[in-house]
Amino acid sequence: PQVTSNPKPMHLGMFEIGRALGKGKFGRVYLAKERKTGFVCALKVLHKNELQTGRVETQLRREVEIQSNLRHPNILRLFGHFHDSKRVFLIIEFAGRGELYKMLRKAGSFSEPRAASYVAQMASALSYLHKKHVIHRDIKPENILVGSHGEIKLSDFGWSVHAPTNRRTTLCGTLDYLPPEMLRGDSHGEKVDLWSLGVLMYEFLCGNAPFEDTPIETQKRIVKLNFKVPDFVSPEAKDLITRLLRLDPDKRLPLDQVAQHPWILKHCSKPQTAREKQRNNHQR
Ligand SMILES: CC(C)n1nc(-c2ccc(NC(=O)/C=C/C(=O)c3ccc(F)c(C(F)(F)F)c3)cc2)c2c(N)ncnc21
Repeated sequence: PQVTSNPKPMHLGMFEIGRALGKGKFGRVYLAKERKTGFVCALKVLHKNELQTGRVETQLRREVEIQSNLRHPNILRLFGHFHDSKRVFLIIEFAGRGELYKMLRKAGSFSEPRAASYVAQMASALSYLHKKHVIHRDIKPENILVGSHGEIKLSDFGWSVHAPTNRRTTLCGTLDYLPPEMLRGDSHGEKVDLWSLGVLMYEFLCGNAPFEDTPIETQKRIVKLNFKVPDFVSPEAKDLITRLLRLDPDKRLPLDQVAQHPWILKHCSKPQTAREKQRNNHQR
């Protein structure tokens, strides 16, 4: 039988560190290349004294465990981690075109075809995660990166948990994406990601989130479903947004129906093969 060499422990020396990509949550991120294979990745450096080390170690092991069996083109991979005396290193898939939220801020808002393509990719990634009973719980532009072919990569699983749960995260960061059930601290399931997908779609098309306001006002507006879709948004897009932003989680449009929604099909019809074109033209 083939003797498999036991995988060598990972350590910093096995990587050539490139330019700094920026500051992610908790630490700096660098472009890195594995010396032996030339494999390019992102290396995130976390300083142990900034992390409550005990818990993080188990959390990281669990994350790598969850993510090592997640394989999807729109989900960013966490390949592994290792540490030295002072630091923890995460080996992460490199997203060649960086942060979606920076593109959104620069563009102001996205065209309907571009937004539809992103919503379709998100629906595909979320459908994959939910089938594995993983809920992301933190869908927002800041957690989406863009690959070198323009495809989006859902990231930052540091906060995903197995469904169902009512573990409250520290509500640091924006409240804009929180569904009413999480604001109320009720137990919640995978449908929280459907709400956030609706908020994300709204922000793609309008440039701001639907309930954007002061923190207190935002919470009031979310639980009262107090938002308005501007008139420049097409009726089909508005229809999809309103089918996702429903107070009752069970009334939110399921992901397989998101992928089949007229607005998505209109903008994301698969490029037809020549034969399909020929067949369709004959049928016309
Ligand atoms: C700066 C720029 C914008 N940038 N940033 C990235 C980048 C992408 C993803 C991550 N992912 C994580 O951090 C994941 C962390 C965890 O799952 C986690 C789990 C449990 C824990 F306890 C913890 C712990 F932090 F608490 F330890 C973490 C990090 C950086 C990036 C990239 N991949 N490609 C190109 N540019 C890129």
